[in-house]
Amino acid sequence: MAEDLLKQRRCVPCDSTTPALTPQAAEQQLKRLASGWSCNEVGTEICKKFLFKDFYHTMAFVNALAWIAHQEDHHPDLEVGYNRCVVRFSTHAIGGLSINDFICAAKIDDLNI
Ligand SMILES: C[C@H](O)[C@H](O)[C@H]1CNC2=NC(N)=NC(=O)C2=N1
Repeated sequence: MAEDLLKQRRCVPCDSTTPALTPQAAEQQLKRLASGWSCNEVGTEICKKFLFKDFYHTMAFVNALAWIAHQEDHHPDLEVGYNRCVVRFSTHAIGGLSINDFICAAKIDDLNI
């Protein structure tokens, strides 16, 4: 149900027949995430930059994130540096955003690293 907490939901398999979220629907989902996430102009990707104390904490985050991506079979693009990780989610199968992108984003926000 739409009211359920995103972080408690599981990703659902998508294929090319799954309709992408409209930019308006994506904006609504964006409001349910912690601060820092933004959507690109064309509504096909969400992005957030996470900052950490040092490389150890950055990699702890990346490893925890990788486990979530593996469990959900939904994978972000990452830019990793010494104390930062930029996370981008889009649903490749549809060339846009699906609820899976927001479910994974909410789970990652919940990591608290
Ligand atoms: C077969 C497998 O489930 C698909 O290739 C999954 C894997 N991870 C994925 N990750 C993302 N971000 N989008 C996808 O469409 C996607 N598809």
